[in-house]
Amino acid sequence: MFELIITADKGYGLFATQDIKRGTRIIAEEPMLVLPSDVNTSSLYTYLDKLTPDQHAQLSDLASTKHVAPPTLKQSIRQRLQAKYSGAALDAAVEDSLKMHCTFLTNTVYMGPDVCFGMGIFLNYSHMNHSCRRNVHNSYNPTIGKETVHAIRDIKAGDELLTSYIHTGLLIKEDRQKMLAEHWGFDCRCEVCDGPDAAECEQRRERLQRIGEGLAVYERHDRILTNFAPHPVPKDDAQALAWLEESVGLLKEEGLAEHNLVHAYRQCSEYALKLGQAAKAMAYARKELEVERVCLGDETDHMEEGMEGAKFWIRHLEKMSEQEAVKDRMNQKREAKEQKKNDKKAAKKAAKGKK
Ligand SMILES: C[S@@+](CC[C@H](N)C(=O)[O-])C[C@H]1O[C@@H](n2cnc3c(N)ncnc32)[C@H](O)[C@@H]1O
Repeated sequence: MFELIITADKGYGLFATQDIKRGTRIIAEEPMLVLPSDVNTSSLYTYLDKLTPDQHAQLSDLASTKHVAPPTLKQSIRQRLQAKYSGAALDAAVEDSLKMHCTFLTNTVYMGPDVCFGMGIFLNYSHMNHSCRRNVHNSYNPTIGKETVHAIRDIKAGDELLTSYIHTGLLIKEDRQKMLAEHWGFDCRCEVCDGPDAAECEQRRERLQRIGEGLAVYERHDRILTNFAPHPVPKDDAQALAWLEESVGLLKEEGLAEHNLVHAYRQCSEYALKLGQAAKAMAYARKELEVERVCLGDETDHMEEGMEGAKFWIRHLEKMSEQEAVKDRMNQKREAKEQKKNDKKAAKKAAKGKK
């Protein structure tokens, strides 16, 4: 469905070779290399020294942005290699080790929530460039042991497949640019940052950020925090739900029909439930499931084990509505019994009166 093409200004990138429908699984690949989540620049060499020649060759094909390496790295690599090499061989070994370090820092993908499955490098996915309005969603799927990439909207043949390197919620341009420059060494010129609608995009993302901040304060249930919050906070559950419904609209306008939208639908569902609107809660849960399937596909057993994911939430709502139905039936029975008793009493009274 895609090919690797050299671009004018971003190095290599992946481009669609055919029209790709929303929800299509474009990539499912195992990592070529996995390192533990606690590896840092000083312990990384112990892993890089153990690379097989094949892995070394594969890593050499990936982008290596010098910018991402800490300034002291070259010096520490040289000190480490001095015991083994000297002269020109030392210079070459230092350059190679530095390149491998930078390749790793440029291309690692965090696998699983809190990087619980480690940091992986992938033959295909690692060639994908960034956009602040991505057209694919990537995630590591422990049920199948693969990194998957799905189209989150229809993609035309010839379009570049673009992911987002930033997973930390919705950020305004300044914060996004700072992160991208610091970690990946480039100035983002995507349509959201630099396109003709950039100003409107920024307004939407600012509003989304405000909503997120307001809700975070609201959910702490702390009067002092609420009173001193720098921005408005919803006054009750109904307003919280209204704000979340607004954020669903904004996310769709921004083309962010991915994990942010999944999360927003879940929050809508939870608030609707709190407000006693069971049908609305279920409708939002079903929307969550639809977007989750687009982003992840159907193999989401791992999420159900952790009592998360839309399928778990739907089952939970169904159980609750079953319990409510049982409660309703019991209440109806009790009320009918009481009614009968009262009718009997009234009839007796009426009979006495007649006598
Ligand atoms: C994971 S690699 C992506 C693939 C890379 N272009 C290649 O040649 O294999 C990340 C690097 O690609 C480049 N890159 C990714 N997205 C970019 C963008 N939107 N604009 C400019 N450069 C980008 C940056 O150099 C970044 O450090």
